[in-house]
Amino acid sequence: MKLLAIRIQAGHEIEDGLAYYLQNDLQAVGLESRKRSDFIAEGQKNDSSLVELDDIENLPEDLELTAFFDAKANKEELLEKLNNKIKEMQGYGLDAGHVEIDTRYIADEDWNTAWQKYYHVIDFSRNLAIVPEWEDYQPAFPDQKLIRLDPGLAFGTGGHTTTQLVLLAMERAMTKPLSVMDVGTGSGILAIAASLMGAKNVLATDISDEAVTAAQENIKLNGIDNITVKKANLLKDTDQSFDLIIANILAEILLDLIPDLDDHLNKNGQVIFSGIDYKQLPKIEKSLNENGFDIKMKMQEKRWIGLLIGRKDK
Ligand SMILES: C[S@@+](CC[C@H](N)C(=O)[O-])C[C@H]1O[C@@H](n2cnc3c(N)ncnc32)[C@H](O)[C@@H]1O
Repeated sequence: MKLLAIRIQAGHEIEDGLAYYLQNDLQAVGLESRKRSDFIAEGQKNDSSLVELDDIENLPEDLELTAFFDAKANKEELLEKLNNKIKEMQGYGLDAGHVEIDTRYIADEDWNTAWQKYYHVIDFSRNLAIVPEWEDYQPAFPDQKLIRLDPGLAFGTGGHTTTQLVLLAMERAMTKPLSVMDVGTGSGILAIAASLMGAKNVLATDISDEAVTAAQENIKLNGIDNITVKKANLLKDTDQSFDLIIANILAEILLDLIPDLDDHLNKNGQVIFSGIDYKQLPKIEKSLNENGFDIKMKMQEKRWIGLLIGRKDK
């Protein structure tokens, strides 16, 4: 199989949003990112290594993001959507820098193994590690829980900041066995984490067929039997209620979810949101407030916000 590689050179401020869009909306099968600042940081770590930036081959001006697609994908349509997305992000006030996009077709000989080099064990916390299916890993503590993952085409390798903010909040929220709903499960990573953290049962949903299949396969890989996976749109296709609802989706989509939260939360129920760009936080705060919720804990890493939410105290 051949692959279509689309290379975008731009300003680093649009990296997170663009990477998310390429993977999540345009269904890129892989992404490669190189940033000038990474090389500078590397050079500063060890002054004696005397990294000369000019010696590094093809060092990007700022950000260079390459997305890989099936060669049968419609190139013109992808480029149009990509350009529109960049304009939209500029509209939010992000500095996209000088944007250049080029494309090429490449052979896929080593793709299966080549892209694996970007996924390694994430030794996330004392209690949790995320381990690619093909890697061997010996935990430092025998009771550290391992999430085995084949990320496939769905979002959720564990490497993205937004996923990690949810995992942090889950460690805080899941102090007893809870019923959990994972909205927008992607690879199933958070549903699997919930089960390993002692959830009573988990409903994992996603609007995308690829995600539903990937989640089912990853759940099987982990030998877990208390997770149900369903194709569904937010909370609209379920009449159950839960002790904990988690959702790592962009802010615009979370805004649609908030009015349905109360009907699907048990007494003392909690909610974890991630995927919120810090510039979108005021809108989310306002909507939560209008719907009877308070933010109990707020986390930020880079531009991403994660929230632990509960009903307002009476
Ligand atoms: C950022 S990914 C999160 C994946 C995973 N939960 C994680 O945290 O790594 C967002 C997921 O939400 C799904 N999604 C988007 N809109 C949705 C909707 N209206 N209802 C359900 N899922 C949706 C996408 O298909 C995607 O898999």
